[in-house]
Amino acid sequence: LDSDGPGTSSGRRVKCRGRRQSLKCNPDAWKKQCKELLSLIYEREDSEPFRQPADLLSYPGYQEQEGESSESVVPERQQDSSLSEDYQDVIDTPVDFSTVKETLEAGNYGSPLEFYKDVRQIFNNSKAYTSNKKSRIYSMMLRLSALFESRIKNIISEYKSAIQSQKRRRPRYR
Ligand SMILES: CCCCNC(=O)N1CCN(C(=O)c2ccco2)CC1
Repeated sequence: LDSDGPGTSSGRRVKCRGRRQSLKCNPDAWKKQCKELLSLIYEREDSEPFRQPADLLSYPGYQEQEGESSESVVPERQQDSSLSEDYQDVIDTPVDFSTVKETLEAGNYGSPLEFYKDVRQIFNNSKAYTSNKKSRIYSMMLRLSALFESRIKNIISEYKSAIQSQKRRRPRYR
């Protein structure tokens, strides 16, 4: 797992003279940026299956018709009653966007990297659970993941630059 996350700064030094509030210097800017990204994710219909903890038992009777309407998303495993595994057996670390939202709003992420790790877990769980790469929910996850990755990489690289420019340049006497 690349704990560094995407967009590791390529050693480019950002001058952070004067006001810390300026765009590139504020090491806390990522919080608001991640909240905005989360709102964007919630606006997308593709996020619907991932906004609440996956609990296939409470959605009995979902049948995936050909080209079913976008409102009723369907976990295709559920239709195959022969599958004894259920979601908890397959997924060790269940996480959904409501949990991520709570953690972010409670101020319990120390950095955008921690936020990134949880959101990526949502997508990895979907990859691990799907039994069919053409499933509706899996394709929703792929689109959402592409959107997320395109936006999170700048948040993380700006955060890393801001941290770099906070480091004192004074030599340390060992
Ligand atoms: C309206 C549903 C709200 C709860 N979510 C839920 O039950 N899910 C979402 C997570 N799942 C998958 O990622 C998946 C991959 C292939 C098939 O499903 C399983 C089903």
